[in-house]
Amino acid sequence: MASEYINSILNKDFLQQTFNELAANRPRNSNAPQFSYGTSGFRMESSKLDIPLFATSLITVLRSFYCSEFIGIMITASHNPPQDNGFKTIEPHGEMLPHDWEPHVTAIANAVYEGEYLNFEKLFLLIADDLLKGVALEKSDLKIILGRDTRDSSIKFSTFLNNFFNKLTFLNKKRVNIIDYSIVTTPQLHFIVRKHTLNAENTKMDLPKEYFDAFFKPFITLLAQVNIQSFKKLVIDCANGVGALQLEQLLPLYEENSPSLKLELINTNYQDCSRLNVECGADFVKTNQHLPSGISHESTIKSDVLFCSLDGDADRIIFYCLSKDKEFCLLDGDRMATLIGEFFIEKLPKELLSLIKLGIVQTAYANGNSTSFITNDLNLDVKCAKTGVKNLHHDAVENFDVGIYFEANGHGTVVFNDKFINALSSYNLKQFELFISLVNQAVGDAITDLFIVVAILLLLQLDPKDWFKKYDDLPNKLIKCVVPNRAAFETYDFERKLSKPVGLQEKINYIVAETDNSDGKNRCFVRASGTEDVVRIYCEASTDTRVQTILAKVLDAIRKATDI
Ligand SMILES: CC(=O)N[C@H]1[C@@H](OP(=O)(O)O)O[C@H](CO)[C@@H](O)[C@@H]1O
Ligand SMILES: [Mg+2]
Repeated sequence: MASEYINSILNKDFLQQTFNELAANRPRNSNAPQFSYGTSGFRMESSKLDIPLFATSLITVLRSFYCSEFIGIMITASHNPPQDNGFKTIEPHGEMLPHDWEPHVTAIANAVYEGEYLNFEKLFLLIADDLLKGVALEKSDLKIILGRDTRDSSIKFSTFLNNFFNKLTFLNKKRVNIIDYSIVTTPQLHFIVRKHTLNAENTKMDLPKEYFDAFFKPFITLLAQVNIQSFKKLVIDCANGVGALQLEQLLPLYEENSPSLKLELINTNYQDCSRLNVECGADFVKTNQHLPSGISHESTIKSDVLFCSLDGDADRIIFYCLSKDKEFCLLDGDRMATLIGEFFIEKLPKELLSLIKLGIVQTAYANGNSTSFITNDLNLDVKCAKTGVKNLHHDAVENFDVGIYFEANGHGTVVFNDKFINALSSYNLKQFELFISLVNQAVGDAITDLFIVVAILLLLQLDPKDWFKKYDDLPNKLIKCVVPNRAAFETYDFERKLSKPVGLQEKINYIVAETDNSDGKNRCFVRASGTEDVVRIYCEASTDTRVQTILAKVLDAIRKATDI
């Protein structure tokens, strides 16, 4: 039995002492936190995260034994406000925790919250038996890689993890290997965990160098092959987060190669965590649909500047430019997906395209006009996945040989299978091969997505303003509403419809239909956020007025349905 082995190596005194401290300090008021390890791991206000961290550590131990490889833990709350934080684990090849392990992390966290040590221990050992059945545990070592974002609370969580893994078992020092990469972007941690696994490397690597060689070098080579006309400067809003620290380290190496494209960093104050994601960053720009703070007047008056914003952990990116009339033009995840799709269609031989399945995965938040553009103009297959890159990634791999996936908010990448790579190799398309080496297939990565988009614009000689003109977004708005219990909101049809609260979906249908809908473009849906204690309401229609009308009525219907 797996539990017997786990039981025999556990330092029970330490485990129980840690448990007791957590249970004694657990938040106990009427607003007891609901712990749930979702598609983005645990995420909430940092003062409530001690128990989720403990649960994450324990599942990481089981996962490390199960895989007999390095498992990563990233401490970050991405685009959330500075006072939040969160954790997610990373698989040996860079993926996220498998879906069927998620309920176990949730169960562990909730058992700690209950406060009975013996019940918790019993549950943990039962879970170990269930998950580690048939695994040769005696041979496995505990191998863990840590990374964190720039939040103040990330430091104490990281200290806890280092201490916890060192003391949790009676395994000797040789068999417990913890490598702490300190402050890194989320995609960098995915990248380096995968690299450790592929290279069977047990000692700390030079992450900036590895990352530079993997992605910056091909980008620099590609830049040298193209004639840069449509834009001369890229302004990168770093959201005052980890992207700033990493890019500040990497840009001098980039500049050594005298590239013809100038990269300018703004919102780089990652030392002051209170400024993280505030008035800047990908989420701010996408939600408010206007420029972040920190952009110089000079950049706004020139016509050859392209802008982009990273989020707090640099796994997503949003582009934007200004039209001739200085109007803000948002180039979001939907536009990146369509741009990449168009690039593949344009650059690959028809014969090759006929052999492979090329398609795009979006979520319900994708603008309806982007979906029509993919189907009607690009003639590509499009699939809808549930929110969370993990779901999109899965659907892209399952359905396509080349799967392009992006959430509207700029989170995504491209995945290729061997069938495509083999087919491509018989065509001698050197520049295209160089292009695809820019892709971080493990996970959406703001820095590599930046390279991909810039490379495509340059290779297609496409002005960002013309990229914007490919289709018009339907006017849309995404708002949030605090409800007493967001778990009461259950969805189906890829989150586009509510099954609970009972009767609310019928009301939404009625509101959508009664508001002028002559062109059939009205669309509105409600779902519980997996990362914030709110429900989200998305609406799009042909006019702003219709959007506002529908939203106001749906908000009212939610309030009535939940008795707020
Ligand atoms: C509408 C929206 O933007 N939702 C975001 C947000 O998820 P929610 O479950 O909606 O809170 O955070 C996720 C993690 O960063 C991201 O994947 C997702 O796209
Ligand atoms: Mg993020």
